[in-house]
Amino acid sequence: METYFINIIIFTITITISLLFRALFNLRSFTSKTPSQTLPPGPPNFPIISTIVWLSQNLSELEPILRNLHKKLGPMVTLNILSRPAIYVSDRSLTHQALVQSGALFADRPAAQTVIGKIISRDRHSISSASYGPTWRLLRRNLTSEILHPSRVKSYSHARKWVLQILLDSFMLSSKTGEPVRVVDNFQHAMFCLLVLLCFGDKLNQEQIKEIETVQRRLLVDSGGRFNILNLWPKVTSVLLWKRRKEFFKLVEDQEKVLARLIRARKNRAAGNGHALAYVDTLFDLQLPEEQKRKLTEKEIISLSSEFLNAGTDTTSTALQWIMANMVKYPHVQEKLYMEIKGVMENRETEVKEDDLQKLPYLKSVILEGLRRHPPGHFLLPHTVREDTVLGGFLVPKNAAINFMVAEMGWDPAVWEDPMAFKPERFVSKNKNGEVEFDITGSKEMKMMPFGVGRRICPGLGLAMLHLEYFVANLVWNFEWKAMDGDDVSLEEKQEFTVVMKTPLQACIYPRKT
Ligand code: HEM
Repeated sequence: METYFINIIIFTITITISLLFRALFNLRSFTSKTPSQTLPPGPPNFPIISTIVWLSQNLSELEPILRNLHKKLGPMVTLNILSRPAIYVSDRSLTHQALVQSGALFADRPAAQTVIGKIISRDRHSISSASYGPTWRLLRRNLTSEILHPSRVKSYSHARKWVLQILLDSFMLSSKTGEPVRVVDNFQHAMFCLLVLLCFGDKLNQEQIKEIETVQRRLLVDSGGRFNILNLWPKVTSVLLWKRRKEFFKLVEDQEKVLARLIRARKNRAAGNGHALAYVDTLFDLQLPEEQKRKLTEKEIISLSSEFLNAGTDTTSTALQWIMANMVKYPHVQEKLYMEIKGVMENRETEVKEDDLQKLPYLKSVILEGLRRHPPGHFLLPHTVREDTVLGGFLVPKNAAINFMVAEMGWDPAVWEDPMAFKPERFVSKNKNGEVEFDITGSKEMKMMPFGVGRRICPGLGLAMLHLEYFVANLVWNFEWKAMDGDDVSLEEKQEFTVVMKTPLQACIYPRKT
């Protein structure tokens, strides 16, 4: 029955789209207003129909459409999604102007407009969804100073060593079978273990970690997938698709149960009993400045923990998979990296240590090239402005959503020669200590922005770079990675929570030292 209703909805949408889609794209809006009073150009707005058209696209379908619109209409275009305009910017210097030079003006987030978004962000009590103001500042500063500070990150090096060993053991076992290994699940699990330990402390076992991973992953994947339709005409779909709606709420409830159990255990533990500080510990006593200094509720702590896990796991494991895929595809890059590592390892056998990483400039170049060529997110999270603003001669109205095309900027042929090729050598410029000199924060000049730029730049940048450098170095040091016979390693992309490999990497791996 439910499938029947979905088919009716999809059928109606398809008919509407097919009748109007071409017309939408061939038309342009004409106006007598000056540019600074008008929105950036875009396909004309037919209120309900435009929303249906855009909501029924996922981001990977939207990206080529936007690319075409930018070619025709210029670096800023407007789509009309739900009740507000959504502006997309493809130009690097306009992005720098907005997010760096006018950072405070463009630092706000739009309120979630979809049913799913509203529930998941739990009334905007997460760093990524909070408005730009005292609560956001408190939550973000808490994360960066208490957990992502280099000294705290260093105190968790035993956790990285433990996870690395699990990864190496499992690859060693697989290598003995001689069969190619599908690596994505191992990478996702490894990153998840690390983030769970930072979030809930290091006394969890594999079973507990797996339980959290299961609920988080289902909610993450299905919210952007099969539950997405609940965002269309919520009053109608909540009746017609009541079973799916119920399933969504059950999943939210399951997630709350699993995370609440861990949060309570952490809260009730005796103080000062030798546990390393975890992210949830830092949340219990925070006082919300905008709400009479009240403490966070359990649901809000769940929201923040869930954000921490989601933000740091798929992004990093996706980047890791893309980088290793390029190691397999381009054996000369892998060999050059191996030789660099060999140069600093002397007679040591197994682990490339965290202190070794700064002596490996080519490794850093490989990671930067991986993030440029395959940024895990091809867009930022949506930004907004609190007052009408002008950018590039066009109006950005108060509360409009504005987003920036991350991948396009890293592939700009005006900056990068042969931009679609994988060439770590691009990042050769080094400082007097022999370290790669490249400003990934884009504060002076923006050439790529896999972590965003400006006030909302990813606070996990340092941790993510450490994870990528540490794991890539150790995977290449311990194993030789080769393509399966006759496999060219396809770099085709697919949009999930991040932009992943459409055909997940399968590699033959051979221990370097037997
Ligand atoms: C390769 C790994 C990662 C990539 C590519 C990445 C990328 C991004 C991007 C593009 C944004 C949006 C910036 C904007 O909207 O302007 C973001 C935001 C965020 N990221 Fe990351 N991220 C990564 C890893 C991490 C890690 C490890 C953590 C935490 C442990 C993290 C936590 C966050 C948070 C909390 C935000 C919201 C910031 C705000 O709104 O103020 N990320 N990240």
